[in-house]
Amino acid sequence: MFKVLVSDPISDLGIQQLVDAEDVTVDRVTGLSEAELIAIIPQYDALLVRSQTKVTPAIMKAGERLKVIGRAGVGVDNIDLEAATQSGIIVINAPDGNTITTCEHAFAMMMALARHIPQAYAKTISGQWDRKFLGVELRNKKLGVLGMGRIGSEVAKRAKAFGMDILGYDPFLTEERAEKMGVQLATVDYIVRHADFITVHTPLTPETKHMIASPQFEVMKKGMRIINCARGGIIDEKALIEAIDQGIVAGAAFDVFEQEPPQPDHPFLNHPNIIVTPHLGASTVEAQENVAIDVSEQVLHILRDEPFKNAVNMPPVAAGVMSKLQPYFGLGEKIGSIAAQINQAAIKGIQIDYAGDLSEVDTQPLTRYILKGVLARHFGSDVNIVNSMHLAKTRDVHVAVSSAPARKGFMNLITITLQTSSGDTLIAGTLLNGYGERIVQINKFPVDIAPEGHLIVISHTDKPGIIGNVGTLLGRNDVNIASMQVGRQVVGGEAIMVLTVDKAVPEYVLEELTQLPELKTAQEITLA
Ligand SMILES: NC(=O)c1ccc[n+]([C@@H]2O[C@H](COP(=O)([O-])OP(=O)(O)OC[C@H]3O[C@@H](n4cnc5c(N)ncnc54)[C@H](O)[C@@H]3O)[C@@H](O)[C@H]2O)c1
Ligand SMILES: O=C(O)CC[C@@H](O)C(=O)O
Repeated sequence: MFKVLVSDPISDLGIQQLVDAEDVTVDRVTGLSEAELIAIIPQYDALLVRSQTKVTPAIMKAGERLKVIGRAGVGVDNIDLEAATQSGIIVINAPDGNTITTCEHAFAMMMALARHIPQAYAKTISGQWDRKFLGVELRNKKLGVLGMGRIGSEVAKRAKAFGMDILGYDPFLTEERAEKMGVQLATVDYIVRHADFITVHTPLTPETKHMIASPQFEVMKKGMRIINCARGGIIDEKALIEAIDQGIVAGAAFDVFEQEPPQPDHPFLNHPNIIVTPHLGASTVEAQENVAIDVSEQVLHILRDEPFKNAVNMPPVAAGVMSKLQPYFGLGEKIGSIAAQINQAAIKGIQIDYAGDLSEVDTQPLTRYILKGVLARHFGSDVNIVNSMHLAKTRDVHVAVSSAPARKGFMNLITITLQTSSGDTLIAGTLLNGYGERIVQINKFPVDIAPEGHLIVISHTDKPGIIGNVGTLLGRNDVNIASMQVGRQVVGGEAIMVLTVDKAVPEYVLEELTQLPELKTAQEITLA
C-alpha cells in the first residue's frame, strides 16, 4: 500500500483518483512546520504540495520512502530540486492546468490598474462618491510581454483582441512564431523604452532576478504601468517604488512578492499607485482541479512504476517515446547489473551502444535504467532513475552513448562496455519478439540467456569433461541447474559457461568450482 501526504490545500475533486485507488491511502495535513513534516514524512511514498509547503533538503532526507513530490501548479521554487535529485526523488509539476487562469488574472490586474478599480472600490464602499479616478484605455497601447511561454502567449493573444500592440521577448521566441502570433519580436531594452504596459511571465532564475531594476526604470516611458503575476523578484521592488516616486511609473499590479507573505510594513501595501493580490494567479476552481488531477495522475503512475510525464528534475520525454522504451527498462537495468557483478573493479567509464530499432528513439530514460543497474552494486537502493546520471557524474564515471540503425543480427540491441581499473566487460542484450529478454553476448562470447534469478558465470578452457564436473559438483551441493549455455570462440580455447540455477549459491560452492581442473573463475550473478 502506498501512502500519500497532501500538505497544502489541494482540490478534493483533483485528488479523488488517489483517494479511490485501492493501492493508495491519502492523508491530508496542512499548515505543518518543517519539524512537524520531518517527523511524519518517513512513512510516506509521495508528497503533494502547492506553494505553501517549503520542501527542504532536511525533509527529503527524512523521507526515506519518498519516491515523488508532486507540485499542484507550475513553479517549483518551494522545492529544493538539487536535494531531490541527490535523494533520487522525482519532482513533478502540472505545467498546463493553470495557464489560462493565471493569464486571466494578469489581464484582470492590467485592466484594474488601467481603471483604478481597487482604489475606486475602496473609496466607494467607505461612503465616498469620488469620481476623480481617471483611467487609460488599453486600445492602441504598447504591451511588452517578457516571457512568451504558456502564460505570456495567452496574455498576448487576449491583448490583441483589446487592440494593443504587442512587443514580445523570450529567448525561445523566433521571428516566425512571433509573426504568426501577431507579436513584434523585441529586445528587453526596446520593450522597456517603448512599452506603455509591461507584464512579466518568466520563471525566477538568476538571469531573470531583477531583470527590471533601476537601469530599466530610468529609461522607461513616463507614465507606463507594470504587472507581475509570475514570481516575486523578477521586478526589483525597491527600484519600482523609486520609479513611482519619480513619476516614471504610473502604477503597478503585483500578485507575487520577493517575500511571501510580505511584511505588514511592505511599501506596496497601502501605496495609492500599487494594487496587490495575495498570489491568487492560479486560484480558480477550474485551475485547482486541473492541476490536482494532472499531478495525482502522474503520482499514481510513478508509485506504480508506470511511464510518467512532467518530471522537473529529469529531461522531458514524449509520451509516445516513453511507451516505446518501457519494455526495455528491465533489460537495460539487468544488463547494467550483470556487467557490474561480473566486473567489480573501480568503474572509470561506461560505453552504451544502442542498435536497430532503439536508434530511432531518444534513449536517455533507458540510459538512466542501465546506469541504475550498474551503480546499484555500489549505491544499493540509494540509486534510482532520477539520480543515476547525477551519481555517475559525481563519481567521475564517464558515460558515453552511441546509437546506430544497423541491426547486428537483432531487431534491437543494447551493448554496454564497463570500463574499469581491471579492464573492460561487455554485455549485450536484446528483446526478442515473443521470447522476452535475452543476454546475447558476454565479452567476446555469444550466448543466449534469459536474465532472471540466479546465474553462475564460469570461465574455463574448452576441454571435455568440464560440463560434467560442474554438474556433479552442483548436484552434490543440492544446487539444481535450470539451464546451461556454453560459448567459445575456438575449439580448445577460452570458453564461458552460464548456468541458471534455482537458488542462491553458497560462497563455498563457488570456491569449490574454481578448484575444478581447467576452470578459472566462477561468479554468481543475482537478478531481481
Ligand atoms: N501567480 C501565480 O499564481 C502563477 C500561476 C502560474 C504560473 N506562475 C508563474 O508564471 C511564470 C510563467 O509560467 P508559464 O507557465 O508561462 O511558464 P513557461 O515555462 O511556459 O514560460 C516561461 C517563459 O519564460 C521564458 N524565459 C526564461 N528566461 C527568460 C528571460 N531571461 N527573458 C525572457 N523570457 C525568459 C522561457 O523561455 C519561457 O518561454 C512562472 O514564473 C510561473 O511560476 C504564477
Ligand atoms: O499553488 C498556487 O496557488 C501557486 C500557483 C503558481 O504560482 C504556480 O506556479 O503554479
